[in-house]
Formats: sequence, structure tokens, C-alpha cells
Amino acid sequence: MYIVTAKEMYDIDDYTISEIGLEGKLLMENAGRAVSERVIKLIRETEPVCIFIGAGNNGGDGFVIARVLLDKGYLVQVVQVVPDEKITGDALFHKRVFIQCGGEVSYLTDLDLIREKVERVHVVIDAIIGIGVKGVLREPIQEIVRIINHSKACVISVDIPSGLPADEGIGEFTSIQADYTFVIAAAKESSFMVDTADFYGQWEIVPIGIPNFVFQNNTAKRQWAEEDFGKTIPSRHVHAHKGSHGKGLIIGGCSEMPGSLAMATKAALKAGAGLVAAGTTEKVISMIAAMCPEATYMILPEKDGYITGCTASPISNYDAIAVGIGLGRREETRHVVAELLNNAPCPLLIDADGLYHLKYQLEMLKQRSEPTIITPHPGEMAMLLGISISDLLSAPFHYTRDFAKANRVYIILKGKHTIITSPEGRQAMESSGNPGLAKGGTGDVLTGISLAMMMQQQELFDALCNACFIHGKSADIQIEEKQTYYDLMATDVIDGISKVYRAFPCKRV
Ligand SMILES: NC(=O)C1=CN([C@@H]2O[C@H](COP(=O)(O)OP(=O)(O)OC[C@H]3O[C@@H](n4cnc5c(N)ncnc54)[C@H](OP(=O)(O)O)[C@@H]3O)[C@@H](O)[C@H]2O)[C@@H](O)CC1
Ligand SMILES: Nc1ncnc2c1ncn2[C@@H]1O[C@H](COP(=O)(O)OP(=O)(O)O)[C@@H](O)[C@H]1O
Ligand SMILES: [K+]
Repeated sequence: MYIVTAKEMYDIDDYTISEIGLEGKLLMENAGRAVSERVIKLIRETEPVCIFIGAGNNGGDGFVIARVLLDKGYLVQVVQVVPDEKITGDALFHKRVFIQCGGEVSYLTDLDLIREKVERVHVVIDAIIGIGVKGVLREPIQEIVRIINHSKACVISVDIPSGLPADEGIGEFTSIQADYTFVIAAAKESSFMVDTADFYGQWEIVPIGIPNFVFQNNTAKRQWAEEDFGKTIPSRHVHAHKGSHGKGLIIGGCSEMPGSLAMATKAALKAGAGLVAAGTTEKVISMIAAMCPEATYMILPEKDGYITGCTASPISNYDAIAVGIGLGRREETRHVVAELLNNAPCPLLIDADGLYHLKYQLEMLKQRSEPTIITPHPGEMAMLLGISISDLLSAPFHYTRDFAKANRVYIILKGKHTIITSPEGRQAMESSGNPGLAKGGTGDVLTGISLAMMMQQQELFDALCNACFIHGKSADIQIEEKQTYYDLMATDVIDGISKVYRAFPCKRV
């Protein structure tokens, strides 16, 4: 599933129409029919429906839906909220076809009459404005939207709730509050944003016949789905030995935070790493070694219980290194991250307190010849960017893409919808997981899983997407089977990794 801005969707439509030859009228027919199919599954013929239609192509979709429902015997009323001369092009074509089929259209702007109508119907279909909205809704449409929002009717939006921007980062708007939205052809950015997602209600994408390659050529953003995991997760060879699946090192931990290192280490092994070493202070090793007997341990120099260096040890022997969890923010610790940025001869993942130290040496990212991956939650990403969390969350695709390209870094921006970005600006959204994960330690588990994935035979970008999938899916399976959002623990997420692999068996070569 692809994710688009309004401009990208218009480019995709234009190419499909002008280069491929699928006419706009035909796309509108496909869109209207595809939405009608879903509507028919939701509502009964006896439930009166009112379709609200605006001036653009979104309104055109509305005329197709009206025709299909009328033909199926539904009680359909069509209210046009703009004068006749505003209906032009493909929308006018489909209005005429609807009328030829016996349909009736009333142009209404009297708000009392509209209120009366809306009170009498069970279902409102909102085809007033789609992705072509500009700014805050003008009157009388704004008031019509208010009337619909105050009614008891079930509201079904076509493509996008009218008034809502398709793109992230747009501040002021008034919008239909939909119960359901049937999104045409590709997800719009706003369906994932904290401030706009809820307006969609339950939503689903309806395909309208646009070929896959047209999306691929016009957007670098997509959702990472179960099928992607199934297709990309590497096989385990029958003759594999522990070296075939990577030798990883995790550096972190201090006397106050030993558990995070234990969890990341265990998660990395559970996710499939061949060998994992935990690099930390002698005291932390004595605290956690029994929790993860399968790991090896590397004693690092320390001061007052905090690690102060790491390159005295042979870091060149590893296939991937993670640093930062439970590391602490002492100044003496900062150059642990600097040493790794300078010397780690393999992919380097930086998380948690490591990101805090990275903020002071961001310019080193560009000098690395091996990939660097950062795994911030929104607070950490905002800190790296020097902006507020609310600014970041209003336009996360934009901010993470710019940062990734400018600093040549992979980013996993964690959240309900986690965004994975490559240094070239390719982006995937991974949406598994649930509120049970909103608990300390789950990020450490993701770091461990990510380290394991980074060392398997798969493209690094896919590896990071798959790590997020395993993490979220594990939490989902645990909630389905035995736990609740309240009692899910980070260690349960580690246990659930086995269930993900059993549910999606990978190929054995
Ligand atoms: N081939 C295709 O492209 C396909 C497109 N498809 C469908 O087309 C939709 C996009 O259609 P679109 O581009 O015609 O724009 P659309 O969303 O109907 O809105 C434009 C109208 O809104 C009005 N308006 C804007 N802002 C406003 C405001 N603040 N307050 C009040 N009014 C405002 C604006 O008025 P104006 O400012 O021009 O006076 C204009 O009349 C897309 O979402 C999908 O459903 C599908 O059929 C598949 C094929
Ligand atoms: N409501 C939620 N829905 C889905 N995933 C969530 C939710 N809350 C947190 N997560 C996931 O849990 C993890 C939390 O990571 P992080 O904030 O770094 O935790 P910590 O540092 O305490 O271990 C991330 O992978 C995030 O995507
Ligand atoms: K709409």
C-alpha cells in the first residue's frame, strides 16, 4: 500500500490518464463503483441515504455512487451544495448519466432544509470535497459540515473526510468527522497523523485500476505489510552455523539501568542473531549474566559505574554494533559514541542515551563509510532536530526525510505508526503493535531485534522494517493470546518473537 501527498496523487492520476490512456471518466467510474461495493456491505436498502456533492471530482465520484445505489434499489437523495454551473468536466458527465438513469439532484444551500434532510436519513455519504481542499472550508460548506457532524446519521466519506487536508503539516482546517472513509487508490498522509487520523473513522483503501508501477514512480512512501515480511525475511540454511547469522555487539548499561542491556541482548538472540556480546561494566555483567546465559560479555572501562570507552576492545570482529541503551548521559560517556562513530567498521545502531550524546557530534554521521541507524522516539527525534515534539509530529515524514538525507543516516522514528527512512529518502510506515507497548523497556527490545535483523541476508532498509514488524506483531500476538494492554511487559515481547516466527515460517533452504 502506497502513501501519497495530494500532489503525488494528482501526478499519479495525470500519468494514468495522459500516458496510459485510462480516461478520467473511467477512473471516476471505477472509484465510485469501488466505494459503492463497500457501502452496500455496510448499509441496508431500507436505510435512507443522502449523498452530499461538491463541485470537483470528489463530487463526480458521488454521482457514480448515487447511480449504483439507485440501481440497487436504495433510497437515495442527492444534494448538490454548489450551483449547477460549478459542476463541470467528468463530474458533469457522471451527473448527466445519473439523471439519464432516473436520478434526481437538488441544489440546496438553505441550512434549515439541509438540517431537516440530514435528521431524516440514516446514512450520509460525503462527496463534498476530496484532496482538492484549499484552506479552511468556506461558507456555506463549513456550516453544512457542522450540521452533518451534529447529526445521528452514519457518515461515510469518499476518499477523505471533506475539509481535511491530505498532507501532513497543515495547521488549520474544519472537517467532516467520518465513521467510515473509503480512500481512493492510495493512503493519504493525514490518515496517520496524530491530529488528523481520527477524522477518517475506520478506513480502507479501494483500488481503481491504476497500475502499481505508476505509484512506484511517483512516491517513495509505503506501508510495510505482512506480505512484505513474508517476502523479505531471510531463510535459515540447513548447513548454517552460528557465524552465518551474524556476530553482534551491544554496548550500554550502567549500575542504575542494567536491565535494558539484558533485554536487548536477549531479544537479539531470540530474533535470530548467531552470536551476541554485551559490552558493559564489570558490575553490570555480574547483575545480568544469569538473565542471558547464551550471550558473551565484554568488560569495558568505567568511572563511577558508567562506561568511559570501548575501542581498546576488538570491535572490528563484529558484523553490527548497537550502542546507547542504559548508557547514561555523563559527559565521560560521550566519547564512547564518538569512538564508535569513528571506528565501527560495520553498521552501527544508536539508541536512547546514545542519541543524546550524538546530538553533540552530529557532523560525524556524514563521515562514516558504513551505515548508521538511529532509533529515536519522538522526544529524542525532536531533540536531535532542535524542534518541539508537536512540530515533529505534525510533519514526521518531512522532518525525518530531511534529517536522514542531510546526515546520511537510517531512521526508525518509533510510535503507533513507526516511520522507517533511508538516507536516500525512501520511507516505510510499519503499523503493527498496540498500546501495551507504551511501557519502559520495549524500545530496548526493538534495538535487540533490529541488531539481529541488520546481520541477516537482507537489504538494510528491509531489515529495519522487518525488525519493527516482528516487535509490533509479537506484542499483538501476546495481546490476542494472553495479555492485556495493562500487563504486557517488555520481556513478554521477547517471548512473543517465537510466536511471530511460528506464525510466519521463513523459508528453509
Ligand atoms: N482523475 C482524477 O483526478 C480522479 C479523482 N478522483 C476524485 O477527485 C478528487 C479530487 O478532485 P478535484 O481535484 O476536482 O478536487 P476536489 O477534492 O473535488 O475539491 C475541489 C473543489 O473543492 C472546492 N474547495 C476547495 N477548497 C475549498 C474550501 N476551503 N472551501 C470550500 N470549497 C473548497 C473547490 O472550489 P473552488 O475553490 O475551485 O471554487 C473545488 O470545487 C479526489 O479526492 C477523488 O475523490 C477520483 O474520481 C479518481 C480519479
Ligand atoms: N501506542 C502504541 N502503539 C504501538 N506501538 C507503540 C505504542 N507505544 C509505544 N509503542 C512502541 O513501543 C516502543 C517504545 O520505545 P521507547 O519509547 O524507546 O521505549 P523505552 O525507551 O522505554 O524502551 C517503540 O517501538 C514504539 O513504536
Ligand atoms: K469527501
